[in-house]
Amino acid sequence: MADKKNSIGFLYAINGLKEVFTSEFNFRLHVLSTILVTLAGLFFKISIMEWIAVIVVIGLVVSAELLNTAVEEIINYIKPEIHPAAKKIKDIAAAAVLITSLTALLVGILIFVPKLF
Ligand SMILES: Nc1ncnc2c1ncn2[C@@H]1O[C@H](COP(=O)(O)OP(=O)(O)OP(=O)(O)O)[C@@H](O)[C@H]1O
Repeated sequence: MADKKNSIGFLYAINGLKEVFTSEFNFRLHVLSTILVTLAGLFFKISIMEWIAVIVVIGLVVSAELLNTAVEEIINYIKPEIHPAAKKIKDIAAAAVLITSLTALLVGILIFVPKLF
């Protein structure tokens, strides 16, 4: 019974991923970056600790983008008209994506730039 509930929850989550993948350009960009970074990791044979850092930051960026999209959907649903509170909430959610993306960029620079020289 619990297994059936878990597998239904998993299907809903996959549905959410498909939904965001088809509707959000930024999310497709994150997926593309994930593929490129994975290929670079394989090419440069990065260490296990470097793989852990790469996987953690990718997970953070993708999760932040998913939550940002969920926040946008909530605001569009409950407050579709222009409102300062709607702006503030969406800007803060977007800032979370910016911070995680910058963190991922820094980790990427620290891991890959020394391998280029
Ligand atoms: N209802 C609103 N009231 C006031 N400002 C809004 C409202 N909706 C959006 N904004 C402003 O426009 C910006 C962009 O909002 P939008 O919902 O288009 O998100 P987005 O970042 O373009 O989303 P996407 O990830 O789909 O590209 C928000 O960060 C906010 O500053």
